[in-house]
Amino acid sequence: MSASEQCIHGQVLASYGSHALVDCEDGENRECSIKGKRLRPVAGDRVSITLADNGGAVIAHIHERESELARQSGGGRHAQVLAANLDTLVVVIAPEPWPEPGIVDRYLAAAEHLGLQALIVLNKIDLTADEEPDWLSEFETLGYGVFRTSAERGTGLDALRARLARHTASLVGQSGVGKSSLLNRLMGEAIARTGEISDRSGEGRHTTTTAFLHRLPGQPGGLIDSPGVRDYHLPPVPPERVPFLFREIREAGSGCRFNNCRHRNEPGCAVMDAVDAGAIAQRRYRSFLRLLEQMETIGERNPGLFPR
Ligand SMILES: Nc1nc2c(ncn2[C@@H]2O[C@H](COP(=O)(O)OP(=O)(O)OP(=O)(O)O)[C@@H](O)[C@H]2O)c(=O)[nH]1
Ligand SMILES: [Zn+2]
Repeated sequence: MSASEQCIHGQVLASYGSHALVDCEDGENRECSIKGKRLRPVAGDRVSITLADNGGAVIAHIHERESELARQSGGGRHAQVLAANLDTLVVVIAPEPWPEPGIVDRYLAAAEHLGLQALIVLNKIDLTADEEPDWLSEFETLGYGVFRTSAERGTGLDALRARLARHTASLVGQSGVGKSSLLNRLMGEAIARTGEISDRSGEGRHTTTTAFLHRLPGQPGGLIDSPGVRDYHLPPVPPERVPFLFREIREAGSGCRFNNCRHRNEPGCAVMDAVDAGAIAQRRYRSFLRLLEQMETIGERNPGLFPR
């Protein structure tokens, strides 16, 4: 750093590969370039920036992440980080058609893996008079909060807004479930301002290729809007960790005879007993087995990926 350079801190609102929009501690949002080729900032990253006399701003350092939301890439071998330093995962679903609940299991498993709080939002409740599927109440029984909303009609938003206050939460879910609509409603007028800022950088807010951290006025934290996906798969997780990513399996598993029980065919397995007794839902158990097998396959195909 030369004498004329100054260092300040900030948080990345959005990253566009070669540059990023950063909310700086002096209250300004700056478009920054990125030093070197190795730094890959994502929305939510806390960064150090050097400011040059000519007004140029460069991200020089990414601070250690408290959490990172990632998805599988590279045929399962790699993790693509979507956002950093979030504390809450909001899994948005909608009826018509109801999703395959396995995607919700996988998002919730990711949240458990990361130590994030997790909740489910059922949006578009104005669309259906159908009874809710059983799996939704099963999630509630497990302790995951379910919020029922209509972004279109403005229903259920106060409760959700109160739940998310002062948190840094990422809204995730399939394309078209209403994540952006919810975000607009939750943010109220603030969103227009965020939009202007990102448009100035030449990247519209609706560039759905990158996650964007939206600040809630007068609050720490914010809401991270990430591009919709067709499906979600967890980045590589060591298979022996998978039983800990399903709450009820983690709990029941403490009663298994072997402490490295994978709850598949081991003798004295308390998880299989609980499934037989109806205390653990068959559907969730099958979902657990699928995730376990997926991670075992990734491990077999990539020797050394999960060090012993
Ligand atoms: N009926 C009804 N329609 C809604 C509701 N919320 C959103 N929509 C509509 O659903 C469509 C998709 O909404 P978006 O907010 O763009 O969905 P998204 O999840 O952000 O989609 P991606 O950006 O593709 O991930 C739009 O036509 C919205 O108007 C709702 O509560 N009820
Ligand atoms: Zn077991």
